[in-house]
Amino acid sequence: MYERWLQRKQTIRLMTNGSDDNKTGFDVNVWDNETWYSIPYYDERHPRLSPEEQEEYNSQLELDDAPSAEVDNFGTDDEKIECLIVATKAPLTVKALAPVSHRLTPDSTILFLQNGMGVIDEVNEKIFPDASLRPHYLQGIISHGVKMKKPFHIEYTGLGTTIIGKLPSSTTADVKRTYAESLETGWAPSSKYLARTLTLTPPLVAVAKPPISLLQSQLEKLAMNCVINPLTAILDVKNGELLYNYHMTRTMRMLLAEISTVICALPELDGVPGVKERFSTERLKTLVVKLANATAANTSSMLQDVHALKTTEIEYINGYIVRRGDELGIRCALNYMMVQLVLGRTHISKLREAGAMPLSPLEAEEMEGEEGL
Ligand SMILES: CC(C)(CO)C(=O)C(=O)O
Repeated sequence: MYERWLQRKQTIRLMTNGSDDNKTGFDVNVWDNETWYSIPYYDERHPRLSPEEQEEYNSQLELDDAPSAEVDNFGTDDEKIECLIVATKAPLTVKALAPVSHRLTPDSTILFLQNGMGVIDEVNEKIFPDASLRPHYLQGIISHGVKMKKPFHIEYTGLGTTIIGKLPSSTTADVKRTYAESLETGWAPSSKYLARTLTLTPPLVAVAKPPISLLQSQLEKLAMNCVINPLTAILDVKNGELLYNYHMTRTMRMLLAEISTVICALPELDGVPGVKERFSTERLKTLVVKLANATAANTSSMLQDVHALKTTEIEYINGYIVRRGDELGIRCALNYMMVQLVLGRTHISKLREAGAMPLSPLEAEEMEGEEGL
């Protein structure tokens, strides 16, 4: 990853309407050999270029040959982290957080910017089992359209919004009470600082919402992802191809009926006005059709993952509905089937990539473990 960062001249390129905006000047922390190294953009021991010279250098160089990626001649860094934004795919969250967990304190804030739900329970169980040592959690829901062209080269494809809110630090035991409590307790200074910085950054179009509003926005997004993502991944189609098709409409409605039943029965939404209407099958279907229309030309993130032979977020999308349904005694056979079909689809893609030969269980296990962050 650090090698790629050097290859890309320590520059993040954001393409909007066909023209690139190059951002430089980032100091980075690199995890190597179980150690964090702090690498400043301008290394005083080996002065490189002035900001102007660096710009010039960036614009002229071909992005292929990189300087050495040796990091162990830089200083190590175990400083505490005040604010951390996690933007990895949901299944990689625990792997991403494990090496920084010792640098996070109960005063730190982690903002999770990811698709799907249920990550926090896993982070609590595997990274912060002691509730008194947990950092504060924020969650963000982003509807801006972006596409990665190359590593560190992103295309901005559609204007959206960012919703940020506080998450209860525990969601398993008595969820209703934890949501009520998180509304009463104020924002920690690090959470306030992070939320303020993001909401004061105009291109993000970011707003902060109270926990119960954030939860409802998360569930709306989840319901839409539960339909568009697995169907596009299984059928290998663009989002818009799910529309104007009677058979797809029937499938969507049946899936959404199950999702609506689970969401309306969630204890954390008990007593919240308007839940039955907001999460009715009919309204969710309207939202799905609207989103599929607005993103008609997109390849969903799940289909992109299937094509790239990466682990999909299915366990945090339809898998979340199945788990919450189980807790409530609601059997979600259709969502369970979606989970299995997507897992099966990924497996088939991996087999094809491996040369269409059936793998032995040992080889298959090795392939599963190959995916990095
Ligand atoms: C909105 C949608 C379905 C856009 O493709 C998305 O969120 C995703 O692909 O994960």
